[in-house]
Amino acid sequence: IQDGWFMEKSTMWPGQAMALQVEEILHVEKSKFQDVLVFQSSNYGNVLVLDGVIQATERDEFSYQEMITHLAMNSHPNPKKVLVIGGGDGGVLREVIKHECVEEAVLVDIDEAVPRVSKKYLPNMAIGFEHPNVKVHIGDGVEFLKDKMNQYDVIITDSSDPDGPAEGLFGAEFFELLKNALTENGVFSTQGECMWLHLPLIKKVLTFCKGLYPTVAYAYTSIPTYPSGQIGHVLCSKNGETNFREPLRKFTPEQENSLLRYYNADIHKAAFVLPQFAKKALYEQ
Ligand SMILES: NCCCN[C@H]1CC[C@H](N)CC1
Repeated sequence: IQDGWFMEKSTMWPGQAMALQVEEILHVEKSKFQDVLVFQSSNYGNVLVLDGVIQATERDEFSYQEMITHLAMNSHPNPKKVLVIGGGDGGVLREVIKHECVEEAVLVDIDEAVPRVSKKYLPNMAIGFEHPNVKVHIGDGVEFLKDKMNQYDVIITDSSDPDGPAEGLFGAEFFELLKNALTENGVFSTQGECMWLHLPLIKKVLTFCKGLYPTVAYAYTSIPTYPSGQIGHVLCSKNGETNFREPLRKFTPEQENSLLRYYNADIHKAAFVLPQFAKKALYEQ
């Protein structure tokens, strides 16, 4: 932090950096896995930073949390058992339990510091941990999946970036384990990185997933404080009939009005519509 500004510099997005003005530094810690920083920003609320990378701000986190969750949940006919890998800040869990059909939501995050810090400094995200149907397991998501067969209707991988503790969540073994852990019509969504920055990585993940799943698609959302203002999601279904572009289930207009701030049925459809450069790079051989 220099003269009151935090700058998100990283080799993952060379030559650019999101800067946020800092009001007060609230928490600094070196956990078992990563550097944890929370600061109060002047215009984006409290901000959670891991290894120098912005994970969530109170002002815009809802965009990503709603989209990564509801694009998958509303593409499954009746998701009862849901698994969240990563997501230690609780935001995705908060979204998952908005679906009344959910009987059990399990969260697996490798770092106990993230839920602990989120509960203290990002209470509106950590609220997801309080629900009676929620279970939290601290451990490696890849290890957790190794003995899970045909157990989850929806799995959401809410990870940080590939370099760091989440590295294993972008690898081939992980996507194979995911498939085994999903039920017959299982659906999953991942943190799919950004079309302005990571097209080769996204292409690699899509191509690999197409070898495992009959239905694979890429969607994205607008979020000011993620690199280049956008983040994507790779969605896969074990059911070849799934059409991600048409929500299988919808929130009622009242629910969209009261429960949601970003997601709705129209933006669900729009999220899969890609600009020409990304469409060519991701969908043409
Ligand atoms: N719930 C936390 C979201 C983590 N996802 C982020 C996606 C963009 C990355 N640069 C940082 C992590």
